[in-house]
Amino acid sequence: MPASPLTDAEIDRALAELPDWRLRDGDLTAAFTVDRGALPGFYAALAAAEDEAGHHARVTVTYTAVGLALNTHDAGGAVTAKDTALAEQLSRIAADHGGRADRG
Ligand SMILES: C[C@H](O)[C@H](O)[C@H]1CNC2=NC(N)=NC(=O)C2=N1
Repeated sequence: MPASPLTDAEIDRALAELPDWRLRDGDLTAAFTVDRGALPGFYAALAAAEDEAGHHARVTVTYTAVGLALNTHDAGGAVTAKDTALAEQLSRIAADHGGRADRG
């Protein structure tokens, strides 16, 4: 069964528990700075968590800056509980790899 879109209030409540994440252009997004040497391990752990969840972030890497964006295709690109659950995991993984969140 497809995940249903979260309401604005549900997204606000989720974001209160996800300090690294913002709602940007309809996606849940976060940005981390990670040492170059930590990038491969960070990406491997991130990809493993995504595969386990069956849910995947759009990942952009520019030198030491890693951008993550999440939405749910099955819900027409809306943010769902699958995104907030994965976001929480990805923040933990980033912290485990020395990632510093850009909360700007
Ligand atoms: C069949 C497979 O589980 C789906 O295509 C998954 C894969 N990863 C996904 N990732 C994201 N971000 N949204 C999805 O709806 C999604 N669907």
